[in-house]
Amino acid sequence: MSKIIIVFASMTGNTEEMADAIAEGLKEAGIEPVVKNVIDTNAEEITHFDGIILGSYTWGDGDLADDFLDFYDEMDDIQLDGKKAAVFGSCDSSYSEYGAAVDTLVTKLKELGAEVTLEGLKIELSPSKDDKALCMQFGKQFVQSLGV
Ligand SMILES: Cc1cc2nc3c(=O)[nH]c(=O)nc-3n(C[C@H](O)[C@H](O)[C@H](O)COP(=O)(O)O)c2cc1C
Repeated sequence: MSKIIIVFASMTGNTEEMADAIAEGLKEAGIEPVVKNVIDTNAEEITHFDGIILGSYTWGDGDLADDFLDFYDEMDDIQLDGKKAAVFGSCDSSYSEYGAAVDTLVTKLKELGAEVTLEGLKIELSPSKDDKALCMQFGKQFVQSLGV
C-alpha cells in the first residue's frame, strides 16, 4: 500500500483544519496518512513516502510560513524523483500575493523531481463546511493520482 505524509504549518488553525479534512479524504479512499506539523519533522522524512502533501498558510508579503523555513532549506538536500505530491494552504484575498506560499512549495517540489498531480488548493481563511468537503475531495483525488 502507498504511504502518504501530510506536513503542514498553521498559526491560527485554518491550514491545520484543511490538513485534517484532507486526511479524512485519504482515509475514505483507504489510506491512513501520517500527519505532522512541520516543526515535528524534517525534509529527509518525506523521502520515505510515495505521496507527499505539504500545507502552508501565506505570511508577510507572499512568504512561506515562518515554521516552514527550516524545512524548505533542508529540501535542497533531498531529491523526490518518482514521488507524487500536492500542496494546500489557507490564504487571505485581501493580500495581493494570494496564497503565494502554496505556489512556492509547488515550484520547489517540481524542482526536486516530484510530480505535482493536483493544482494547489487555496482556501480563503477558515475553511467552511463546503471548503472542508473540497479538502476531502482533494485527498481522494490525490489517492487516485497515485494509481492505487
Ligand atoms: C501579517 C500577515 C501577513 C499575511 N500575508 C498574506 C499574504 O501575503 N497572502 C495571503 O494569501 N495571506 C496572507 N495572510 C493571511 C493568512 O495566510 C491567513 O490568515 C491564514 O488563514 C492563516 O492560516 P493559519 O490559520 O493556518 O495560520 C497574512 C496574514 C498576516 C497576519
